[in-house]
Amino acid sequence: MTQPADATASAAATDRTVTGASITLEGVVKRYRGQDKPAVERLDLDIDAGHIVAFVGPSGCGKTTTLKMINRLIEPTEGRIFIGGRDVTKENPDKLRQSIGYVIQSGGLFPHWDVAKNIGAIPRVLGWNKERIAERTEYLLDLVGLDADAFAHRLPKDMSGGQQQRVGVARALAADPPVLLMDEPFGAVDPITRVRLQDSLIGIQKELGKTIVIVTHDFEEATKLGDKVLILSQGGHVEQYATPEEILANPATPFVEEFIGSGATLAHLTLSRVRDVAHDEVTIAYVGEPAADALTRARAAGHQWVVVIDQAGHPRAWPSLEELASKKTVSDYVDQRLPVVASSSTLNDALDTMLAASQGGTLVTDRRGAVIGSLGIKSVMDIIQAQLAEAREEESHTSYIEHADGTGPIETPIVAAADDDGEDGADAGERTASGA
Ligand SMILES: Nc1ncnc2c1ncn2[C@@H]1O[C@H](COP(=O)(O)OP(=O)(O)OP(=O)(O)O)[C@@H](O)[C@H]1O
Repeated sequence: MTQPADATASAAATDRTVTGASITLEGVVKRYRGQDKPAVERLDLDIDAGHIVAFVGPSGCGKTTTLKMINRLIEPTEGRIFIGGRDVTKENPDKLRQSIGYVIQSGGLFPHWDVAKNIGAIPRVLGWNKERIAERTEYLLDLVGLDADAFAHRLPKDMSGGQQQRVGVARALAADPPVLLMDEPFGAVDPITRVRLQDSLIGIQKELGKTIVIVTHDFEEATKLGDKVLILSQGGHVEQYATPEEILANPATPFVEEFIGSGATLAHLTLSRVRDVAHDEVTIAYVGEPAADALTRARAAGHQWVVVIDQAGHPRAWPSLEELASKKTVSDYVDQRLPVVASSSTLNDALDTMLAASQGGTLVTDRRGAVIGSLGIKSVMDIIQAQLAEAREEESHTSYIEHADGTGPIETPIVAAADDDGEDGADAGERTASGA
């Protein structure tokens, strides 16, 4: 049921519109004043146009310094940076920053400006007229999944962290920059909101084809978002720069092996997406329609629940037929704990979402948030179990080869014998099994 990882990756790379620009770092060095060692020693890096690259590595390895050198919020001490083939180290830094979107943790919105004014900040500097800015604002709010009527005139303090972050992304995209730089953008939101924001970013990326560079502490987030992941160690040293699949299959250095850690087997799950699993059909009910009509459709389809959607196709609630039958018309109730994942979500995300909502299933949406089906916990567990069994088989095969080569551990496992006389054979057998 799952596709091979590389087939997914190449499909993702070919069906994209590309409006982004390539980024090249050539011999880039950053020495901060008063520091003995450079924060970035000498970095060469090529990022393809229209790709997402995630920077990961331990604290202080130079991720943020590298990111901020791209828009020259930090000036490189040496080296050159090219965007779309243009050497930007020679350009006016203010002009450069107007052409590069920049998103930080919590959105970084101006607190006394409403959403529309925040989004229009750079277009105003660029001299766009009011109509053009208003049109762009409406388009961007829709793109990031916020209703313009409800949000355009809200202040940041009257929105959730996730909503502020969506506005932060809209603001960064306002002047249609080819490059978007994001520094720990989802670090300050709860895990479920984080999944939704990640999925929303993947959707935006697919639609617009920008080049996105994202700094994160979270390897799982890096493998989910990145077409390629850059793993750095102290001094901005490149340990590995490759696709998530390559990194997980062939860690380039002992540092990478340790960094991805024992979670590597599970990290494979972050590469399996909800879209790779066949999902179940659902009966749709429309707010305001007679409940009897929706009941008839659900019964004809053999479904026990219906999904209530709004005009944009976004899910609002997932009531049972009994609940639905207790109303005359389909109500506009919004279930705040509704389990929803995007088709770009990982199976890990799907499981987390189901657990957080205490539900045995989740709704699945397309990249614009419209419902396309549901996914049950059993389908997810079956795939996870099959993958774990496969991974274990590979591991035991590898350790057998290591053993036969004489390169692996050679001691005979020692099983302690029961030393008191109260143990019966069965108990001793259980201990042996768990100890081995
Ligand atoms: N303004 C500065 N002055 C002096 N040293 C700095 C400055 N900013 C960063 N550094 C140092 O440069 C190194 C790299 O810092 P940087 O913030 O790029 O790392 P990072 O990988 O983004 O870390 P974190 O994950 O903790 O945010 C660190 O040793 C840091 O202490």
